[in-house]
Amino acid sequence: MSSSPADPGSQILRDPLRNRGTAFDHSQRSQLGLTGRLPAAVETLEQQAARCWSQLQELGSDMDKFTYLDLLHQRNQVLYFRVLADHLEELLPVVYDPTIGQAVERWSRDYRVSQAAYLSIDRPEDVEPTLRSFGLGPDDVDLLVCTDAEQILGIGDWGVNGVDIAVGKLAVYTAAAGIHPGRVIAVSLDCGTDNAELLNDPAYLGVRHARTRGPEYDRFVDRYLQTAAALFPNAVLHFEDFGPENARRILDEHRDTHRIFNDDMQGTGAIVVASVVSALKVTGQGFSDQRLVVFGAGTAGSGMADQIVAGMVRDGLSEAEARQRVWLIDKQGLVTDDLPDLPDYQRPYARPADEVASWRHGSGPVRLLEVVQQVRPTILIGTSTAHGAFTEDVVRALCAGVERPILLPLSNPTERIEVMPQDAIAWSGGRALVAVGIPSHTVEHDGTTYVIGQANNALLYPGLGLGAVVAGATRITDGMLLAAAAAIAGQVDPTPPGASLLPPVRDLRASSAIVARAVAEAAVHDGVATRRHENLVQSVQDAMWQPDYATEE
Ligand SMILES: NC(=O)C1=CN([C@@H]2O[C@H](COP(=O)(O)OP(=O)(O)OC[C@H]3O[C@@H](n4cnc5c(N)ncnc54)[C@H](O)[C@@H]3O)[C@@H](O)[C@H]2O)C=CC1
Ligand SMILES: CC(=O)C(=O)O
Ligand SMILES: [Mg+2]
Repeated sequence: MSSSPADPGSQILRDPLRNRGTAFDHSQRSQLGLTGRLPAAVETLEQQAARCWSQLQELGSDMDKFTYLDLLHQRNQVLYFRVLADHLEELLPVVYDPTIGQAVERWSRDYRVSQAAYLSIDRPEDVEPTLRSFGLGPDDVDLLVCTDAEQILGIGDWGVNGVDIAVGKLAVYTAAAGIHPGRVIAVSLDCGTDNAELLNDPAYLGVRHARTRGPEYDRFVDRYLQTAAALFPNAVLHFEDFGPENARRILDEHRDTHRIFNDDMQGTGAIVVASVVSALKVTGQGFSDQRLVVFGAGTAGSGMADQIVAGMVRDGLSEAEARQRVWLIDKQGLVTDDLPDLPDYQRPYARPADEVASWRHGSGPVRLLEVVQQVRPTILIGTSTAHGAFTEDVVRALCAGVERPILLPLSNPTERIEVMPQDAIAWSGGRALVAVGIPSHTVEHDGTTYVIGQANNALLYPGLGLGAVVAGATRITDGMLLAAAAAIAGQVDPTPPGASLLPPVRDLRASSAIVARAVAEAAVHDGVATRRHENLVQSVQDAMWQPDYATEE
């Protein structure tokens, strides 16, 4: 099929930002060289969306639905986002967590079409031409989501396949917060992979060698960061699913000089703070009353420990007193100061080995159950990727220690979660205040219906990004993250029996607008806003792209 300049119609039908398919009316068809290139009927967006929805219903598996929607995304973005926005609750689990995990695993084999910037560590000189090749000017980009895919969700290292997480995160930004789909770029930072299965798969499409680490990696990431910031000076640079060592280091190095955001550390930390703020309305306690056990102290786990410690400090504790109220558990058991080679981010939380010597059974490490029995945590968080690690014994021990424990098994996707919500509710007799990373149905227990909030950063980062864009924020500050968390917690009343700790996904667009406003106000307060608005509520609404052909005229 030709798509030469002499055939502009084909080009339009292949441009997902301009294509309207059967919604082009006859005069548009004639102007655009599409006469006779579409069936006679002229449809409305609503008719097109209804057809898509009914086609989706015919498909059996979520992976088939993912593929269908991915093809639609590449064909017609207004229609794709209209279907998504109209059915966010049903489709978020398809285009995002948990189905995106399967899509990543199959990405090279299922490869269809490129939707991203592919930057290879072996060709750093291509970073700038690649980012320029999108033809976007300095004011044309709001957001870049990049991943090096070393720790995709809880499924590990997926090399270039991980690019789907960047595409998926961006789709959520648009569906949930109206970030314009033409003003974003998904970026794969392909640094190789240590996944032997991929390296030996003939279909694998990424750089085919082990991960490059050390100074060469740092130079490559730095080159990306500096180039993206220079070409798109107003864009938020979102980092997703890096390994624990790199995630924190990159953020710490650049957060004071760039508009950089690490979703797994900061976004997840903030959604956890929102969940805790909400749960504390039920227990009537403050942050400084909490004892926190984090099971799985990597990128997300250590990020949220830091944010809960910050909450305790705001509540009047000193930093040292706050850290005293935190226990980290990782693969080697409770993190204690006699363990060799503790990473930097765990060391400040290491407990004195003497303090816990009597907790041990025999000579092995101190395990989760003993920690729960000894510490009597008020909050137990799972970010370990260890499915089923919160056993019935653990949940019962948790409830033996406190009346209403906060229980957040956050690992994704479903096959990694520490405890399924129905088990958490049943084993705790409905006493645990539960939110989980994956979407969950309601749970019936003893005559009460429990609505399980989704403590996933997807409830937070779209509004955070929108607020940063509206304010023209030059940095993503702790104050902006805290404002986002408070704005989320402020949207729910968790006190009736069984009530959710978090707002429902179906209201995510409205919720994101509220978050964006709070974030933009915090940006002004923190002195990082470059734009001020007389009427911020209206400015946020105006900034939200609507999936509607009329707005694209
Ligand atoms: N709900 C949400 O919004 C988010 C959830 N997550 C989930 O959290 C999990 C961890 O993600 P990251 O922190 O990015 O990964 P990571 O690899 O940085 O951290 C995982 C940590 O768990 C430890 N671990 C592994 N097996 C363990 C076991 N059996 N017992 C105790 N510790 C164990 C690892 O040593 C590592 O320190 C993933 O499943 C991810 O999907 C991550 C970010 C956001
Ligand atoms: C939700 C998310 O960012 C993760 O699981 O990594
Ligand atoms: Mg992530």
